[in-house]
Amino acid sequence: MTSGPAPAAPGPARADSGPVLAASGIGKRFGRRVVLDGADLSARSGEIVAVVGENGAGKTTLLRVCAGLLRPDTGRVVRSGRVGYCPQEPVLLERLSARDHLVLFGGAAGWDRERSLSTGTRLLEALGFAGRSRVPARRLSGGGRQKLNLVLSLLGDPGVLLLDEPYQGLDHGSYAGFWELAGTWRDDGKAVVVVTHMLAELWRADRVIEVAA
Ligand SMILES: Nc1ncnc2c1ncn2[C@@H]1O[C@H](COP(=O)(O)OP(=O)(O)OP(=O)(O)O)[C@@H](O)[C@H]1O
Repeated sequence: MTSGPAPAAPGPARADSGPVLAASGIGKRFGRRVVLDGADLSARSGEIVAVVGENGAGKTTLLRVCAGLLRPDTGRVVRSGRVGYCPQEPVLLERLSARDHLVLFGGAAGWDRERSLSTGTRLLEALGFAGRSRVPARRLSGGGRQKLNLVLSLLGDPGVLLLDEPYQGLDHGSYAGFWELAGTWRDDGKAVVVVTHMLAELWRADRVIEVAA
């Protein structure tokens, strides 16, 4: 794994503060396959960090380790504050509506029903998710499911966002909207980590970290 500066640095990264996420020397193997070997990833409040690398390089694995969902074989992860995690594949309860999900996930993050619904609905609308908030998740389009998946990671107002290709299935307008929103989250002081294959968008990141295969 290597890390280096992004082509441009558009954000107000709070360089004076320490990282709110610091994963260092992460090693992970599945059976005989070594997926990560001494990987590092850090993020500060007020910056967007893009994580890039070939298919199978271990980006999702590294994000899951950072989220605390997977125990690394070596290395350590230090996080401060709440972490929001948007998995690559939406994990939804198929019989529940988007509103039900907002209440359920918002409640798990410590928010009451009203705040979960108002904030979650505002975020869904900002992503162009309209008029489908009361239908079961199984009847949502792929893009609709992905928008809900992304919004669920934001409930509870996490200081660290770990987003694993969060725009899959989004139409062009929603995709552009996602990056605009990511900029506002960064400006609000969140540390936004985005796994992405969209190299044309790397100018939006403050730093780029490459996971080597
Ligand atoms: N639970 C698991 N058990 C066994 N192998 C796994 C497991 N999770 C991931 N792997 C393997 O680890 C390797 C890295 O997977 P990972 O999903 O982290 O890569 P990635 O860089 O995110 O890939 P992509 O760009 O395709 O999303 C792959 O070979 C994958 O098959």
